[in-house]
Amino acid sequence: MNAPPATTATKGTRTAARVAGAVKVYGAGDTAVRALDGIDVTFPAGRFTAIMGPSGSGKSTLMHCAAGLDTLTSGAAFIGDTELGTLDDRRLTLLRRDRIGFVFQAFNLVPTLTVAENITLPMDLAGRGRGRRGDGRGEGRGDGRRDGSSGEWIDALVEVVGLRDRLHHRPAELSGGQQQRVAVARAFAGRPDVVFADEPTGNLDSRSGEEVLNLLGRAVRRMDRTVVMVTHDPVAAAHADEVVFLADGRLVDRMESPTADRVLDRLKAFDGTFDSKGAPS
Ligand SMILES: Nc1ncnc2c1ncn2[C@@H]1O[C@H](COP(=O)(O)OP(=O)(O)OP(=O)(O)O)[C@@H](O)[C@H]1O
Repeated sequence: MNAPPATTATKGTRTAARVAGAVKVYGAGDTAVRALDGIDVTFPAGRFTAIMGPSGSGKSTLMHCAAGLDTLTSGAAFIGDTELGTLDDRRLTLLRRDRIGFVFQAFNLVPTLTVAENITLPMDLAGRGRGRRGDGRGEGRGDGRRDGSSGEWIDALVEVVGLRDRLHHRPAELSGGQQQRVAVARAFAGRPDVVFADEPTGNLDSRSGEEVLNLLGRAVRRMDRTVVMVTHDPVAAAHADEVVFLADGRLVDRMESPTADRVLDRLKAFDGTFDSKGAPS
């Protein structure tokens, strides 16, 4: 079962995800925090978008609300044409499983499963792959392959992430960079409408981080995928097609074809000064 197209509009103008009038207030009364203060933003399909901004500007909150991991106080969040606020818990869970991929700073792999089994886990849970025994050892071929078009897709993914010779290893036998590459492959395995990545290079050295970012870029440009990435790092943001900048819960700027230097300059224009990671110095 393939995910439905992001929208019915033509390629190039399709919207993978968007929020409209997004407001998120944590707490109430004197201690209320307005983490999102009326944001309208569109994440186009087939594009790599980075979300940047000072600490506390609302980046993670925006990502979580756009991805249906958290709910907006007011406004609306859409994946394709589907408004998340109209879904009950069950449908929202299914939408997240079938139409969204996630990559987090902590790799979140299942330690008892092999690389191949981790990559196909979302599809197995969705009943799109072969069955899995309760002991965590897959009944499939265990080589990360699937039959038909999903087999070809997984095969292409394994090639792109360069893990062919590690498919039977467990996560503990891999470096951090390799583990994150598995997490990236898993996020794309079900051909979701959009992959949300929250500081995907936060736990990696710069060389492994670069590999993971190149991978995200290749998935977008060669495999027509959509990525939305939260990052503090101007070097990471420079891998995106476009950067959106938040400050105080508002969208304050967008930058096409970013470079690390231009992103850093833009960040410096916010209150305070920022070191090369965009964190307050
Ligand atoms: N669960 C929560 N309860 C209360 N306040 C929260 C909660 N989550 C976030 N906030 C507040 O909302 C604001 C935005 O937080 P958010 O984590 O989205 O920012 P961020 O830009 O991702 O920050 P960072 O770069 O430091 O991760 C901050 O003021 C934060 O303290």
